[in-house]
Amino acid sequence: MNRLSIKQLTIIPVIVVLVLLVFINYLMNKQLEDFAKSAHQHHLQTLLENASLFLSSDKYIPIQSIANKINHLHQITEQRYTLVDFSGKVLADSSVSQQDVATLENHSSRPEIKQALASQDGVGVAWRYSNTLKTNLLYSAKLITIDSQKYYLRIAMPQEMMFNSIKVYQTLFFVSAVVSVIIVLLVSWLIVQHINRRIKNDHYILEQRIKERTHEISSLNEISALLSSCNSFDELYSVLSQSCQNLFPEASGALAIYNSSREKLKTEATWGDSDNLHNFMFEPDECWGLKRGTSHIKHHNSIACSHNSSQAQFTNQLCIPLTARGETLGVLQFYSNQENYLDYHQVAVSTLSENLSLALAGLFLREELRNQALHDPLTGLFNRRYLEEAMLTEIKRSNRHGSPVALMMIDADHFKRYNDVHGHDAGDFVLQVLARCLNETVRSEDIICRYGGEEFVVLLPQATDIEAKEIAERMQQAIANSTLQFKDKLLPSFTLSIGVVMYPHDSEDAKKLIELADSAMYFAKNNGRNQVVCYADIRDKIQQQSLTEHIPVNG
Ligand SMILES: Nc1nc2c(ncn2[C@@H]2O[C@H](COP(=O)(O)OP(=O)(O)OP(=O)(O)O)[C@@H](O)[C@H]2O)c(=O)[nH]1
Repeated sequence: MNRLSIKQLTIIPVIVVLVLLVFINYLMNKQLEDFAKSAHQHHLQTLLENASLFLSSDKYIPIQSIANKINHLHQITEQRYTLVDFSGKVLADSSVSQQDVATLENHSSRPEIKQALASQDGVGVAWRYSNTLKTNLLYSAKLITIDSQKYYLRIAMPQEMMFNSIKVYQTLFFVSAVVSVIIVLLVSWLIVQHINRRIKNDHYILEQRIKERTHEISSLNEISALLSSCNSFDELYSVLSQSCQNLFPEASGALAIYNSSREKLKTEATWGDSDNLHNFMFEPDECWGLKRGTSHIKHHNSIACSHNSSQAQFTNQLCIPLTARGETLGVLQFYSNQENYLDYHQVAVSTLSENLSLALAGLFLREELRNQALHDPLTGLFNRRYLEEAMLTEIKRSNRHGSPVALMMIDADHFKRYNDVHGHDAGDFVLQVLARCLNETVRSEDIICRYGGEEFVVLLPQATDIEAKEIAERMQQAIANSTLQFKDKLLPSFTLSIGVVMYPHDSEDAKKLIELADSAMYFAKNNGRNQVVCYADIRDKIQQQSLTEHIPVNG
């Protein structure tokens, strides 16, 4: 069955119609014959009735007159009339001359005459061959009375007449049947053409969809691989923008990410006609997708997210929350004016959002691990490892711009004692306070690192030695002024010893700079602590005393 084509299938109704036509033709012919027979019999009987009335209207009728009347009837009705007396002798016949009537044999044995005599209504009918006319005739005889004498009046009609009328009906039926078959064939052909066109069209649409889906799937796989290979957020935003533009050319869009406080989201990437959203910030409550924790699509009259008010030119808007490992990272937004475009691409968009969430989560994790690897957990400042990287970067920048870099080595004085007296927790607390004081004293581009224990290093790009010394003294002042309230105890203040070196003036080597700053700081310790020492100011003294190594500290 599956192997039959649509064309072959359409032949089946044609065959059925033809078989039905043959069957109906057979039934029709049968019915027509029966109908024609009874119609002609009825017709003859009517003629017979009229003729009998016509003949019996006179009281006395000479035979010649009867013969004339019969001939008259024959001329009017074109049928053969015969008048037979009760004994069966033929008195007149419209198809035989009056002279030859006497030669006709006795008709009492004719079936129609016998029937007319035997039947209650005095009428007899017979279909038979006429020896006189040499043809098949339909006979109908009636017992009539003329002037108190009984006669048989007989009428005969050639069977051919009846068949001729049947043929007319048959021809009519045949022509109408042929026309019907042609109409059926024509309609079937038109229907087949229409179905074929529809199937071809559907097939084309299906093929296009398969092509689109295949392209979408391979593009999504590629995008997923690209996203997961991104090493930075900027790289990821750029890959996302370009990919979305290629994959969904009829849509614009944006990606918003939670800020560190998680109070707001910032639009980090845009594509299409949504450039105006770049850096746009909004609260999570402004997004139905984020509030409901599932995709929110806005069509013509449905509810729109208020953060999308600047995108009102788009009739369709879609917000998909980006969730990975149970945490919502942001929201992916698509805008389009093409009806059903976003619904049609919803599967691809949701696959993209899943891959994007994983890639983002990976970058966040990487950033967190990097932060952990480069930060000191107690103070939140950069650690010694980061300092090494930062020094190389700043030295390169300084070489490019021809500007100096100041480096400070800061050490809390008598911190062992502080710990011993107030406890290690109190020591931790004041180290955190010191970190905060350092942060508040320097510029945002300066780099503060916890070098180890109670030692801190601060890098001051583009600062002169004078500026560096001033900043160091401000640090001392800041810690001296700070209130050290730890739990229910007010801790005593402490002092700082600070050594300052200048790049490239004191040394062009990063490691050497640290050593020299350390020397200057130890010089400060040896000279009473709580002071700032610039290496350039004590270099000669240190060289004289051969104190380029650590100076032993008293106390
Ligand atoms: N509470 C606390 N103490 C620390 C931490 N790191 C280092 N220390 C302490 O800091 C003290 C440093 O002592 P020293 O190197 O002898 O120097 P100091 O007592 O500050 O003496 P001077 O440097 O000569 O003024 C040690 O007792 C360390 O245990 C820390 O993270 N928390």
